[in-house]
Amino acid sequence: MAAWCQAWHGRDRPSDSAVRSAHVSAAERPRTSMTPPPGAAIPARHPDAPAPGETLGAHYEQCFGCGAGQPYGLQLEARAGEGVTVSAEFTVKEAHQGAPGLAHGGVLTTALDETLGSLNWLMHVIAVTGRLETDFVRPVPVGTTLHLDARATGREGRKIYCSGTGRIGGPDGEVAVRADAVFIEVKVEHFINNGREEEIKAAMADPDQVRRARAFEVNP
Ligand SMILES: CCCCC/C=C\C/C=C\C/C=C\C/C=C\CCCC(=O)SCCNC(=O)CCNC(=O)[C@H](O)C(C)(C)COP(=O)(O)OP(=O)(O)OC[C@H]1O[C@@H](n2cnc3c(N)ncnc32)[C@H](O)[C@@H]1OP(=O)(O)O
Repeated sequence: MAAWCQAWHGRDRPSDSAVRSAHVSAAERPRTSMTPPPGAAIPARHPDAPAPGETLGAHYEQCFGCGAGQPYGLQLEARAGEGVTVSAEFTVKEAHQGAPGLAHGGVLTTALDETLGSLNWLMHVIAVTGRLETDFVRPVPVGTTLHLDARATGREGRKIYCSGTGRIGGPDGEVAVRADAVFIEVKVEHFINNGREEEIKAAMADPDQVRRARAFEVNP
């Protein structure tokens, strides 16, 4: 095993077949409802979460959604709101077109995914998107600023339920896109075991990245 991998928790990377078989069985499972089940916990803000109005910062510099290192990325800067809510703005660029002069739906979904994912930050939970369902309500022209809002709606086991909207014309403008999602809590090993070796090595050599990931490992 490579020293960089041992340095974390000394765990082996899974074989390709182990990763493949996990995905096959998950694919056979019925889809999870987007509505929190009765008895789901109300999501609670972590005591060390950024105060309302503070920006959250990128979780990874090369993230397509929030990283400054991606010139064609969305470079979203989410801000903490009250409770487990966040807001962000994203201005659609030429590089984000699907039809002439209009934002690509996948890019709009990415903006929602990123905004919803940043809610986990406020709970000090590391989680990945399990399911994301987007409604495209209005076309969004290039140059438009999308005003994004997201809130966590429930937690059950490792599942985090959340919903968000993207509005145009201002923070209280018309809804152009909306989404519901279920995120699944994971350990840092999810990234270490599955990510490409060169990027994982670089992330683990970055003290800020390691500090950020470690801070979330202890979740009272
Ligand atoms: C120093 C190095 C550090 C590097 C790390 C750097 C940064 C880390 C910090 C933060 C980064 C985190 C995220 C990024 C944030 C925002 C970006 C946007 C978010 C994304 O873009 S992220 C990418 C897309 N995302 C994926 O790449 C997921 C691929 N997927 C899997 O990796 C597995 O599939 C997994 C892990 C999801 C589950 O696998 P698993 O084996 O762990 O869990 P299992 O199957 O046992 O399910 C347990 C319970 O979740 C329910 N459940 C499972 N799957 C579900 C689904 N799809 N829909 C609804 N519910 C689901 C089950 O129904 C069960 O529920 P119940 O307990 O009630 O039965």
